[in-house]
Amino acid sequence: MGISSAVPRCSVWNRWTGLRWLTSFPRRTLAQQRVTSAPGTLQRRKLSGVPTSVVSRPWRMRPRGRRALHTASSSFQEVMLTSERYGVQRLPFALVSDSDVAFFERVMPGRVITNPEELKSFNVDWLKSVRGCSKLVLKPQTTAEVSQVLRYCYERNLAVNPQGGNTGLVGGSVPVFDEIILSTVLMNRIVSFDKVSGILVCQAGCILEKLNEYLEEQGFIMPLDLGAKGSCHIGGNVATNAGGLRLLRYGSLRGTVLGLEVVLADGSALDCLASLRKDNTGYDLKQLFIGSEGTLGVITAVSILCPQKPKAVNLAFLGCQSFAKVLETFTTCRAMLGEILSAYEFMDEKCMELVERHLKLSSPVTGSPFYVLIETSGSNLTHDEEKLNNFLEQTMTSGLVTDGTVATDDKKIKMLWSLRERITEALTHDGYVYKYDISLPVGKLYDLVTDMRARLGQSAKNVVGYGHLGDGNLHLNITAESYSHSLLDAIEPFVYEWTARYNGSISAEHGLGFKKKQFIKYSKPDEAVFLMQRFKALLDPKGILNPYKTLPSSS
Ligand SMILES: O=C(O)CC[C@@H](O)C(=O)O
Ligand SMILES: [Zn+2]
Repeated sequence: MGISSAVPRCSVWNRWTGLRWLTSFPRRTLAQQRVTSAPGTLQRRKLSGVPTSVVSRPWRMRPRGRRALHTASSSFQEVMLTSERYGVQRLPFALVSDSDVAFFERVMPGRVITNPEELKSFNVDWLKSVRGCSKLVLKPQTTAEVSQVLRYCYERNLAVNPQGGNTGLVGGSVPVFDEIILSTVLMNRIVSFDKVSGILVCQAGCILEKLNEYLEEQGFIMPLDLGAKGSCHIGGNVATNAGGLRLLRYGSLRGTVLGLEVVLADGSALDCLASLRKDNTGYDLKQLFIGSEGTLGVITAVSILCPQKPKAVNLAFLGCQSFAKVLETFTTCRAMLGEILSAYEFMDEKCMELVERHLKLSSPVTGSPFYVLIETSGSNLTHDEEKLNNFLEQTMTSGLVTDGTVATDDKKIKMLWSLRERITEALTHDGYVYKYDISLPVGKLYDLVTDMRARLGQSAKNVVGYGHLGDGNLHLNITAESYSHSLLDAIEPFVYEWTARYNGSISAEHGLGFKKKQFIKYSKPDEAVFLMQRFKALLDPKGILNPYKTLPSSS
């Protein structure tokens, strides 16, 4: 069926508040539910016909309650210790003694965890790919308590692993050995919100989604959004400089974070919690801690600039026949949607297969090699719809887009977003996942996936590509039945050399953590790494903060 014959002119579009089918595409999953018509004609259907399986909850971490621990405890144990899998040598930190535990009990009575069952989930990452063996979790509530803990640890030479929601994907949030886990889970107080400036000040352990809900009640939103929003902490987001789904619109945390409060390795608190849009007094120290993955200090509070909640949001989920068309659609999209564009995401058909197979989600748009998700956020529904309609008409008549659907109400928007947001979760059901988070010139983005697929052949189960195309950020994920050194050797350093050849970044938004730190040289010159090591030595001379992470070990 040629799309040109199926393209509805803009004038024939009905303004529905829900989903609007753009083309005729009676396919597998929705075939029976659709109003059928001759191929090539516009079809419309009511929202109630949207497959309910798409409505499942978005990607969430399992709450860290006793029940969750009980049911999942065996799988925590199955994860091989990081030190064994990767052959890491423990650095000469002190061992936690009974008198250390007694000290922490005095500082925060009842918030010191030593029970081995309870410790399990804190020691394993969300992906169940790395595992430490910490014997102690501390749950401070205040900055003063964090200071007391670090001052003590610094004097005793005890290593510390700061931990937020433990949703990181590079092994940065769990210990490698027996580092003390300093959890921000109880530091979840909103300090202030100024409705005039849109500036929010809160403690580091506030959950991103909770912050967003709080702000929405006041007509604002958080400037970042990511699949792990139900569990991740804002302090962890800042410490890893998380990017997420709307960076294209609201920019990176390097711009929206206005101030930070940080406790340094020796326990001293650095109050840079300014709530000012402009402040050119000296070096911008907070930038040093943003993206430093807890290796330079522990972020205890954040001041962040929040945008107004958009009055009109539209989401288009479209099918494209090639990656070249995905790119051209993006160029057209930027030109035609301009200031209302808030996300441009892409995923390949393999991703779609996996969310359908493992999560039982059904997409209303199927049968294309690539899918794009375009979100607009603006203040005038009529204006935004007109722009979007013009854009859709243009991309469909020119054959850039062959299938698609548009949602305008909240529930349907969430349904469509879940197809993209839950890819990470679907991948974990497919086997062991090798994850790569790459920035590249956007024209080269998918070539890496194609090359990797050809290189690995049958030795990988699936090689998929998706990500934040608008930011030039590819998530290349490779699955296999189980972890294997030989598959890893086939992937690395090939993937990093490939990226370096095109002056890309080997970590676009997830950080280096434990898994990528040895590869920093593919994205940064020796002089830069050396300067980073000097900063580390200056701020944390004993190296107690999140050791074995971010910077390469010398051996
Ligand atoms: O799992 C991944 O590789 C990416 C996770 C996250 O950054 C996303 O964009 O969904
Ligand atoms: Zn991402």
